[in-house]
Amino acid sequence: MTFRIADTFSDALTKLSGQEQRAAKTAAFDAQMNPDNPGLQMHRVDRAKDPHFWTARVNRDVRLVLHKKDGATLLAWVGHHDDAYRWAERRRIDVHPRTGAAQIVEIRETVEDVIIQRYVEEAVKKPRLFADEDDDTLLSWGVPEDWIETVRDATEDTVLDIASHLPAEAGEALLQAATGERPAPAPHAEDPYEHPDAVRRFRLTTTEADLAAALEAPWERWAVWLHPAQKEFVDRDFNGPARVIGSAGTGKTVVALHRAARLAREDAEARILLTTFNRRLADGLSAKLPMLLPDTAVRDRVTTRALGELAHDFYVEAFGPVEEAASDDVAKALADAAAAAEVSVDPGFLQDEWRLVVDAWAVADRDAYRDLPRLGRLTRMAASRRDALWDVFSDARAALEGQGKRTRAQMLHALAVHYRAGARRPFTHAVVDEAQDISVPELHFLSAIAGDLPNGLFFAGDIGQRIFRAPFPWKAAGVDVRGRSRSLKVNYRTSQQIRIQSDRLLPPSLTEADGNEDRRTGVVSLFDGPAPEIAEFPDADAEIKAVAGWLAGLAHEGFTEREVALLVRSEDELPRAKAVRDTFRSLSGLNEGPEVRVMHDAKGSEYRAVAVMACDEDVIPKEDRLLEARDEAMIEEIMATERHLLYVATTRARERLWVSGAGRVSEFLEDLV
Ligand SMILES: Nc1ncnc2c1ncn2[C@@H]1O[C@H](COP(=O)(O)OP(=O)(O)OP(=O)(O)O)[C@@H](O)[C@H]1O
Repeated sequence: MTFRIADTFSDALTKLSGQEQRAAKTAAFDAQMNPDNPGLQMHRVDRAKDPHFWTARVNRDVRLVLHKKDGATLLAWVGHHDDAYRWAERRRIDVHPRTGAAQIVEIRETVEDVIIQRYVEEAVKKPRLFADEDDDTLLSWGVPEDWIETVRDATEDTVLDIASHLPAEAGEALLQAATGERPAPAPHAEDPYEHPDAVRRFRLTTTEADLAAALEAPWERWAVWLHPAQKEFVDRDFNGPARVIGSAGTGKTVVALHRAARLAREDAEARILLTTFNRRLADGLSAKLPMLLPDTAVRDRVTTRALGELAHDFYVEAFGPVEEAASDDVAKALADAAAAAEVSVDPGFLQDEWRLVVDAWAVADRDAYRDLPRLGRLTRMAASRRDALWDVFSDARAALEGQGKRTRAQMLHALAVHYRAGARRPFTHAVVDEAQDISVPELHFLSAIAGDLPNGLFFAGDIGQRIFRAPFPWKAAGVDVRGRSRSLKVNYRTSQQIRIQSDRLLPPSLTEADGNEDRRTGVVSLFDGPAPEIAEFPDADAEIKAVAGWLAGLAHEGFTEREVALLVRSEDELPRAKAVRDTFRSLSGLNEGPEVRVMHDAKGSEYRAVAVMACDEDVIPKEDRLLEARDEAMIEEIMATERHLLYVATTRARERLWVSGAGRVSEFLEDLV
């Protein structure tokens, strides 16, 4: 007998109490392993339009909904008695006539009373979005036949509602088309359950362990149910470095995790590095991995660590103990060298030139420095000036070496040379999350480890969220992802409203240093929510009171403190956020309050609700940074990263977003509205 579980079952399971969930899982195992057990009390759902729906008893009140046809059983839903019957009566399982995918289709007439009346009324006022699409096109998007007319009547106001009643591929295509993009026709498959859109919602569970894995943590939907575009990136073999991109919340981290897990499962000899640029983010990956790799023997094939720390340890292993040069050490060495050589130069410029060019690219000598394309630096410089500066850099480097100090970049480059010269490489694969913030030496290091191996390097990132490091052309660092870079377009995190307004912070298309274009349009979110609240206040006190009031309102609605975050641009604004927390406590009578964080630290997190506050004119973009800018190019770069930072902050919110400032507010707030 073939046994499958549907994503609708996982979703429904999360809605039950802990005790009911345990009982439902036991009954589900029974239905798979011992379907004739009379204790299940199988009943056909008499009033269902699809005659293959049955219910099975979990306890006095809860029922499983099963679909049994041609020797195959599908675990379709679970819930309280009447709800379970109603769910089954309103659905059928079909093979789509055009795409061949198995779909759970809501029976249109049963939804009609809920939404049809509303959209017929609306249609009078608003233009019909798909009035000109022929049946063939709508079918090619996976729209079930009996929904075609309804879809054709959809307007801007009803499309999300209608999409939510359709199979996922059809709903996503409609939302994409509503944003002006042309959805690609869904592929065709001979086997309804092998179709990529069926694989995303039905999972074959051959053994008890398969079913256990699918039921283990049903609320962690990402662990089991991948979008076909995500799955493609997990499963595909690449003959060179590959990359998944996509705006915030499109599941890039999920792809990185699944890909690392897949590589580990596939080859007992594989040594996989799953990495990112700081420890907090690496810990986040590490906490999630056991969900995909419960077997420790397999999981041990994956090392999850922050890149910098790892490189430090490898350096010590290969070359002996080392003292890492701090940025103050570097600044002093450069200043001393400049003074000794009597070169007059802005210390900030010198440090940036060292960090972004000389040290980053391990520039070896005067000629190399003179001839180097100005990678990652937009300022031009005359050859004679470069000659004079080179003396400063080489003296500073010698001074640091004399003190036995090495920069992180030097360590990474030394390791890259070491591996390229034939030393045993520590990994066979590297999967890198948040790759937009990778540095030049880190990329060199990864390229030397696995750049030439099959499936060796895989990156996940979003250049719209680059907040820590300067951009540079990856190709110059030996990593070319052209032709092997695709984007994800379904946002799983944020409501449609929050996503649309956050997207306004960035241009519709961003260009990378390599010249590759990242088109950010055509992304769809799967759920609706209230519009973000963007507010300006005459002074900080008024803002503090208003934010606290908003948070108290959320607490009243049932948002718990762990589901809410309060974000500010930098530590300078923390006292204002803390004042909000204090006011919130006195308003709500609660002891704790939302988590308070600076925006940079919010990367990698998400919350049901986020308040981004203290967005004043001199706070974001941060005035101190702009004052340090020495030329137009630096100003542009600072403005870009400050925008990215606000984008990172606003896209941490799933359902509710508040953005405010006091006095003269940030120019970015205008873009959000
Ligand atoms: N296939 C999926 N099914 C259900 N939920 C998913 C799926 N893919 C991703 N998610 C959820 O969407 C949210 C965002 O995913 P993830 O963090 O991987 O996105 P991201 O693109 O890396 O975001 P960011 O760019 O902001 O770091 C997470 O809560 C994740 O669990």
